Amino acid sequence: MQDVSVLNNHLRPVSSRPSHKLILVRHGESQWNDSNLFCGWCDVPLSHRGEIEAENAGKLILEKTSLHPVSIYTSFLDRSIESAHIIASTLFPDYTTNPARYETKFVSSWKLNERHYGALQGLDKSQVLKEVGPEKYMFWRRSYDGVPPLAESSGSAGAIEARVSDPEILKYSTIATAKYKGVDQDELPRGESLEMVLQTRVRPYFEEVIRPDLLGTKDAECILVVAHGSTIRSLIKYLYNVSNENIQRLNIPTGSPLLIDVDENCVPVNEYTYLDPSGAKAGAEKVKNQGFH
Ligand SMILES: O=C(O)[C@H](O)COP(=O)(O)O
Repeated sequence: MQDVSVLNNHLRPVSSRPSHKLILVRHGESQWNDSNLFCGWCDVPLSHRGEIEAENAGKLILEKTSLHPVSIYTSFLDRSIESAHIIASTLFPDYTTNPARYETKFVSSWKLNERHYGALQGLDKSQVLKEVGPEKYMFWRRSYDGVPPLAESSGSAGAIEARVSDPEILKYSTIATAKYKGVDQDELPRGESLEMVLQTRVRPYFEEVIRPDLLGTKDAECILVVAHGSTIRSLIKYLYNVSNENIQRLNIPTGSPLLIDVDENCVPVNEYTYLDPSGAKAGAEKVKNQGFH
């Protein structure tokens, strides 16, 4: 399977001890994934294909695992929240008629947001590749410590107006600001490397919030995290101790659930598995090649 080769060999033999199940799903394709723009914290909705991907993700979880999510974690970004609601409506037959019944399952945090792509947000990936060349482009996109050029101000999209004039693009850069009102503004980034995402927010959030929830799950239950490419790469790096070198080769497909089994110490008991391995492989390849054609 495509991504397994990037994992270090830190896995423990499968044992008969109880395990806890974590399902990670990157949101369905967003409108800017479709139009090839750097998105980051810009609050872009799903494309039509993204809605279908989210629905399929729900069906896969239902049909291939029958696991019942006790909590559904999302970021603050609409594409993650929208995907989670579509997945929930597939998993729970009465979800659309009685959403209040499921309200307490949803937990959202900006700490699960996509990597802040700094001054690249709103720019065309092919154009950036053409301007800076493949080495720098991939350093910004995939290296562990590559920080993109910073945006001029902190907050959601960060002064995108200085670089982009298309109103269709601008509308997603400004609407997000209100969501971060309750967050200490000094904590909000102007651009992040994967390392910053993992060490300053995803790891602490996982350890403090998700891990205790996950270790409290029983048989037939799971924790579902519907988030972003960088959030999921961070979590995989952390849980599987993937090297800085190998994490560069990991691409996360949109709308493709992956299952991780952990023991009572939150150590994975085997390799993670995509519920649709061939679809995930094709999706990861598509993500990898973004900007190149
Ligand atoms: O923020 C974005 O543009 C994408 O969701 C992730 O982009 P990447 O695959 O180029 O890191």
